[in-house]
Amino acid sequence: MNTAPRTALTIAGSDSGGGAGVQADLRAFFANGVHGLVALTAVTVQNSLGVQGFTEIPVDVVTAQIKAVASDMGVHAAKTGMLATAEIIQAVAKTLDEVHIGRDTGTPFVVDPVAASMTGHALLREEALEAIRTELFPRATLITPNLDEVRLLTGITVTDPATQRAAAEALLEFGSRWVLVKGGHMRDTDTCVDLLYDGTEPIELTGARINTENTHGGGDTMASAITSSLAKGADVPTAVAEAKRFIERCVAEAYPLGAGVGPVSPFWRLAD
Ligand SMILES: Nc1ncnc2c1ncn2[C@@H]1O[C@H](COP(=O)(O)OP(=O)(O)O)[C@@H](O)[C@H]1O
Ligand SMILES: Cc1ncc(COP(=O)(O)O)c(N)n1
Repeated sequence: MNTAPRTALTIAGSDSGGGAGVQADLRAFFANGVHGLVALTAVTVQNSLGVQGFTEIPVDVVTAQIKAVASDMGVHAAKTGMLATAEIIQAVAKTLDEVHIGRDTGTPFVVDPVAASMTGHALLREEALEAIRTELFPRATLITPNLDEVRLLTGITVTDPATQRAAAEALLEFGSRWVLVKGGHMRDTDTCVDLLYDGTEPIELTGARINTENTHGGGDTMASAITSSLAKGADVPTAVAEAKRFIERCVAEAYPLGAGVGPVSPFWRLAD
């Protein structure tokens, strides 16, 4: 008989364009050999040009999805993406405690604090960022903000290694075990440096900056690749290093689709 693979749970929104959200998460989980589980939080109406609107899933349906898969299939690691409202965030936090997922439980938990799409459309009601900070960060093994999210969360504008380091210090104060400050948005550099920090020695992950406009779903794909490695038992620095190599190739193989921004692509993994 075949044995069950490791599992990773995404708690996130749907992207009708298939490049970000749970669709990106499932692509990354699949490409990294883990079985993807889903607790859907919202349905966005979205294409390569942006987000036209979204409807959130009722809170009790969000939490019931988490309980259903955790009680039957087991979760080896989990991540959050778009969470839409403070109400959903509070309910997710309580449910994760009930099913023993989070930084002190042995089941790693990655929080990607998604606030807006790369096209600038809000994916989180305004008051909800505070709930991510207070309810989710203290439960997180790792948080993975991009530079826009860093600015919203800390007020720090990252422009160079010193401000990236200062941001990592400030974010760690919110209570996660590790912080990854992603450097994809520092566009005038020819490298992409992400900074990983747990309060001891900062770890710089450096990759080439690939010249493409098609980076839709990059953050979701990165966080899901990290979650996949954690689900397979890697420690945080190893998981982030593996994911960095993975996302670099996904950005290199990103394709145009629609009139706007195309998605990063994990398809190369299937051909290897
Ligand atoms: N042009 C690029 N070339 C190579 N790697 C990139 C590029 N843009 C982003 N990345 C990497 O993709 C990941 C997601 O990056 P980032 O753009 O910072 O966040 P988000 O997608 O959440 O806005 C990071 O690991 C970052 O270093
Ligand atoms: C449902 C959903 N979740 C997350 C993102 C962020 O992805 P990006 O920053 O690439 O727009 C998105 N656009 N849609």
